[in-house]
Amino acid sequence: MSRRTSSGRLPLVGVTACRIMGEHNASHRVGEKYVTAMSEVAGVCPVIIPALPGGVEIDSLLDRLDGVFLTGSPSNVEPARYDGGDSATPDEHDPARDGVTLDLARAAVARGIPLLGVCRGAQELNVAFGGTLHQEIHTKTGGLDHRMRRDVPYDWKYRPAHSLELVAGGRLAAIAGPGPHLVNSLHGQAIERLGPRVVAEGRAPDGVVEAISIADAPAFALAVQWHPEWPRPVEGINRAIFEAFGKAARAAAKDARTGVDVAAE
Ligand SMILES: N[C@@H](CCC(=O)NCCCC(=O)O)C(=O)O
Repeated sequence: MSRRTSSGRLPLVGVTACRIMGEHNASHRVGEKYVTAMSEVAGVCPVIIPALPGGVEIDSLLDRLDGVFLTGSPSNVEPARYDGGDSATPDEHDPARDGVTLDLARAAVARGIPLLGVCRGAQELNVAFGGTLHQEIHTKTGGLDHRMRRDVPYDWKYRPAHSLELVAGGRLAAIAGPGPHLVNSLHGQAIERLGPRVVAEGRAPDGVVEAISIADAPAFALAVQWHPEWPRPVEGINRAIFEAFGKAARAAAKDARTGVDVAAE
């Protein structure tokens, strides 16, 4: 099957970046594994969206994009964004990124532009739609420790950490198949209350929400708490998620000059 639209180009997908402050000026950074998952597994053309402190003009972006990918990041969404009180991690925020991604997520869903979120991206999607986060899920008694292991080599950090219970009849279950599925785990925060339009698609054995979608979204709008982009090669449920997103982006594709729909044939 061709990965190109009927006008011969690949769908254009915006990939969110973090704002990293250096000694003299800031950089806008996204891990190559996220961009590669877009180009090699989803089969789309990725373009990086900067986290400018003044924001980006969302409509100008979305007029051109066929999809949006909210990436993972070690930083945490500022609790002020979800009425979460004082921050437990005041040095680990990226307010410029929050300023871009939350508006971008709402606008993409409203315009029927396919959206995929990973880890921080899943937390952003929930907050963008009125949900809240646990600031430190590991302090909750009786649960798993979902944080990244620090005592092992890099690739081991992304090895499966727990099973995933998919919601029967849900959107992710339809994409992923019956399982069983195992996923990695590298997060300190987690979804606490789902936003009014946010639906759980899967949970960890301790009940932590591992995947969400937007109930009435006109297009693909899915986010997962684990990291499907690593390790590589991307296989199983992880591959299925990126491929489903790529397919949705092709279905939503617009002509670069006219804005007319040119979905894949
Ligand atoms: N800060 C949040 C989100 C965790 C997350 O997205 N981690 C990414 C790790 C680096 C990477 O692999 O890109 C949390 O801790 O809950």
